[in-house]
Amino acid sequence: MSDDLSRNSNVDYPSTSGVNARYSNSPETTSSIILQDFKNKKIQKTTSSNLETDSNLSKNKATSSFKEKLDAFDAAILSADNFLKSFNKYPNNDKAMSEVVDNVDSNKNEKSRAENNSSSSGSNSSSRCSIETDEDISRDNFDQNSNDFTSKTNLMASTSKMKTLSKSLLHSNSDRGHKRSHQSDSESECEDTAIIIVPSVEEIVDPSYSYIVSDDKIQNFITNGKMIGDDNIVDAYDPTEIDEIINDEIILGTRFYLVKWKNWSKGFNTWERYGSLYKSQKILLKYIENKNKRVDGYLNPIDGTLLMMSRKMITTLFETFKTESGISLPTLLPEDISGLYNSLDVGTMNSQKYKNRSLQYFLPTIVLGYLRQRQLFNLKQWEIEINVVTQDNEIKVENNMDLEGPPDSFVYISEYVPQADIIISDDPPIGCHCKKNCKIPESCCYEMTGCLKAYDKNKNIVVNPGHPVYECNKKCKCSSACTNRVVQLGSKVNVCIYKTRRTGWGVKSTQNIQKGQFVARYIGEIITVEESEDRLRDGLSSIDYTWNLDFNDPQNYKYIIDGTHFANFTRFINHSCSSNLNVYAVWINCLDRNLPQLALFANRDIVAGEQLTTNYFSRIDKNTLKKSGIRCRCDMKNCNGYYF
Ligand SMILES: C[S@@+](CC[C@H](N)C(=O)[O-])C[C@H]1O[C@@H](n2cnc3c(N)ncnc32)[C@H](O)[C@@H]1O
Repeated sequence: MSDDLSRNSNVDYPSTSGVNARYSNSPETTSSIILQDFKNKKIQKTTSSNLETDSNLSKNKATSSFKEKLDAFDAAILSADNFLKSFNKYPNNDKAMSEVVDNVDSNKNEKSRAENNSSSSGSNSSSRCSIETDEDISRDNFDQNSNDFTSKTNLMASTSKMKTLSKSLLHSNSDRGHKRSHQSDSESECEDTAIIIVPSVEEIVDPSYSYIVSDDKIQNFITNGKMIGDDNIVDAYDPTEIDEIINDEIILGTRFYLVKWKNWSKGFNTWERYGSLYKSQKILLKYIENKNKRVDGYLNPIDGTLLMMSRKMITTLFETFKTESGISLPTLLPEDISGLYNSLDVGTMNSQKYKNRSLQYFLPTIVLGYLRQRQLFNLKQWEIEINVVTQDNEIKVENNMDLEGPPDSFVYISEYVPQADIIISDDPPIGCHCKKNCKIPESCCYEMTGCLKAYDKNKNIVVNPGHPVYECNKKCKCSSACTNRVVQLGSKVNVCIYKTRRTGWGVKSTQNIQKGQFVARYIGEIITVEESEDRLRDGLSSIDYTWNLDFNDPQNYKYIIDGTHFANFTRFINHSCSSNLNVYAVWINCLDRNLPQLALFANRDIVAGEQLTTNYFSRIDKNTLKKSGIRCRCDMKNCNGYYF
């Protein structure tokens, strides 16, 4: 027998990379849950705030026309507090923090000066964005697309890099004695641009979003602020950074392109304006040429929701809010923003700038927060679903890398799904007669098949990869405690399907695993080689998820495990040139030589948190791999350099 257990890598078809995953929750389901989520959201009152003292707070409450929205106001203060706390998590932010406090003081001083002078505090007309002179959306364009505008909740904001923005925002008030021109303010404000389209109010039926649309100050900011179109603002991206352009949309007269970036996962696709892509003419041309040929639009994995933020902005937001344990966005509601905005309603120049900049900051953050919330919800849903199917071990789902939802473009299964005409027997012709847990080797299954005993007394595998494993089966007289029953008892290893930094979804262990311990079976559809070739040719399966059942005969094997449409978590196990799992062929109740189980065992001790990996190409020549030109990203010292 050979040790040929291999990925289906000898078929000469192009590989489709990654998962074409879109999560399938209907808008209704999602919206009602989000609605519930928002309703359930408990906003606790905070006793201290870095932005406002209690006395100032109550003064504002008393003078504000927002009296009836005290809750929203409190929430705004809490949110600001949360934001400052999360901002503080970042190294080197001490200075910024002290500036925040400075700013608060200066803001308070200005407020009281304004109040003392009985100046035009609370003037609503002053809510117009200070950068409105840079407006570049013509009214015509706006009107032309007004349907777009009303049918969707369009939030548009312009912002600088968050840290820079926060600092410059704070500087504007704390730079007392330094002259700052309006021009330079505008420049820093308009460095990045975002258009954020969340699903329509009708779809979401969410009071908080209706609030955004109905709040005249936010509306005013949205419609009159510096929004889109100034192509000089963002430097054009280097074309070598771009993988491909996959979609386009016109919003308020400006065309946006959805870009898949090289070395960034699909969950990080961003919408970019033509101005940022003008150096990438060839790529744009290719996109336009292929556009009409596409059968099915390659949608943004973020559930078709258009998140129109430049890469600059989205990376900045992620950087700003990334913590060790994930993306920790401040808990903000649109009411919070409005409350905050109104609480700062003092007509002085500086506070006006502060107000506008806080909007520029909070609007993208809130929508990102919304998307994140929805993403987390969907990941959780999927986690629950797959744990219902898998009863043996606990599987977690985690994405702290980007905004992609669950990779549920396949059905989660716990058993092989054979093609219609393939029969996987469940009636072994023979079993052992061992009385007590197979202690008499001669008559036991493995001896009868001429093989070594595969497992030790702890049920850890002890034979080398390539050695066939025959477990005791249903005809055997021994109990389930028999040390020759392992794979059939199911996986006992708890794992997490998670988004890796560079290789898409992966699997990590959430517990320590002993060397030799059984981890899981690779399962999927069992199809014939011919069917597999047809599917690959017609683009109906992805070679990424197929394994050959070629243990018995590497040249003339009959069956393929296709994990494209039906699979378990092992579908997400990535390749490593120095892998920690080995693959074995194991026979249990079906003794057809062409139909073993593929079982993954730890080839060394693995500690909780480590990524689980297999070597897809253990028997493929290094030079053959090089020809593929696809870089391996396993990051191992002994990496072959190429993948496939
Ligand atoms: C079986 S899938 C593994 C799950 C996959 N990461 C996903 O997101 O669905 C194999 C695919 O993962 C990616 N991959 C896995 N290991 C890799 C590696 N070492 N280097 C580069 N890409 C890898 C490749 O895109 C490959 O086609």
